[in-house]
Amino acid sequence: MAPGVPVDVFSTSGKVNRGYSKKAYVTFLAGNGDYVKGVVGLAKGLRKVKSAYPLVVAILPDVPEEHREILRSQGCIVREIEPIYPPENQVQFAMAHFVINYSKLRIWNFEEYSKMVYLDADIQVYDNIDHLLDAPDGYFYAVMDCFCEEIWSHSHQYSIGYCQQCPDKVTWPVEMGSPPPWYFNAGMFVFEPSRLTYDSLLETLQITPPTPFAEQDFLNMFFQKVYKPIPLVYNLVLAMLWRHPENVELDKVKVVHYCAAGSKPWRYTGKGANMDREDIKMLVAKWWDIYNDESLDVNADQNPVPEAGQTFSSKPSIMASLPDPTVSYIPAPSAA
Ligand SMILES: O=c1ccn([C@@H]2O[C@H](COP(=O)(O)OP(=O)(O)O[C@H]3O[C@H](CO)[C@H](O)[C@H](O)[C@H]3O)[C@@H](O)[C@H]2O)c(=O)[nH]1
Ligand SMILES: O[C@H]1[C@H](O)[C@@H](O)[C@H](O)[C@@H](O)[C@H]1O
Ligand SMILES: [Mn+2]
Repeated sequence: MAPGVPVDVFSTSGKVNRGYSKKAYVTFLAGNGDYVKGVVGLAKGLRKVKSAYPLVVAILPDVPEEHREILRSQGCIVREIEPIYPPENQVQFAMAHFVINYSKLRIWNFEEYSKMVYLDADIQVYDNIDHLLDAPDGYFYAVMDCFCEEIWSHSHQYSIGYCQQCPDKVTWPVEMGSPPPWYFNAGMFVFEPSRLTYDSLLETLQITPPTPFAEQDFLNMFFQKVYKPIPLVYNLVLAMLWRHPENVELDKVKVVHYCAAGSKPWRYTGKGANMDREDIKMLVAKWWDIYNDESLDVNADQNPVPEAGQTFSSKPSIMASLPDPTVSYIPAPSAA
């Protein structure tokens, strides 16, 4: 964990108990480019799986008014946030646009929600995942990443061929000490907004030099002690299909993350490594089916927009509904 992060920031005790519990999905949008299509697709996908919770879109000031209007007309709750910049450093981000993702930290300030599921705009939801919002408090839930793609070439893991998705294939060299802690992909995670955590995130960021995976690296460090891996069906990073096919049961996957180079459905041309695979073509076509489905547009009769939140949900615990994890869970943090 980062130096100086008080354990207390992870407890829920710092929250005002208002006697009810609002929950929601949240995504992030920056700029005037085509990622707005991803958000529209996501809003429609959540409607298709009959999610009971609304989609909040945290937008940077540079999102044009026409795009905000499109999102509102799709039933999204549009919330402008101020950008967050990391301290200055000579880092080379794995992708130049990753630097804007530090602004995502603002979503911890959405304190009117007790729990949220964050989803990147290049994610689509193919099955209802509302039960994630009933997961026990006090943890940060996300899916473990894969280190096998070229974008990881700066890392030690990549250079020795080690991946946490198959830790027995190339084992971590003994002389290097214990293997690195489980590392999640930050395109999807379950978290609890909290002013205390928010303040601590921002303070810690100021003393943390930026690294290639920007806020993803930062969140991994900050939440290391309370991170609980969840099954990859909740965030299928596409490279898993060719790097670790033995770990993937595609027909069980609930959430697809179009993060592999060349795979964003709204930019897909079929060119580039692995992009001509049948499974990729099928997943891109599935995304377009939802995006083009007019019956999923907001329509007062057929598709009411869910109200934010549910009161004292009585759904079964996520722990009961999840398959056995392939990794051991980290024990609960001390309440101290
Ligand atoms: O012009 C842009 C670029 C990005 N985004 C937003 O930023 C998110 C992250 O960008 P990508 O999805 O293109 O990036 P990756 O999936 O490759 O990135 C992964 O690593 C990033 C490191 O910064 C973040 O952690 C991100 O959430 C995680 O999925 C997008 O989904 C979208 O929500 C925009 O709104 N406009
Ligand atoms: O953590 C990284 C990151 O999220 C990249 O953007 C994505 O393309 C990779 O597949 C993933 O391993
Ligand atoms: Mn993404």
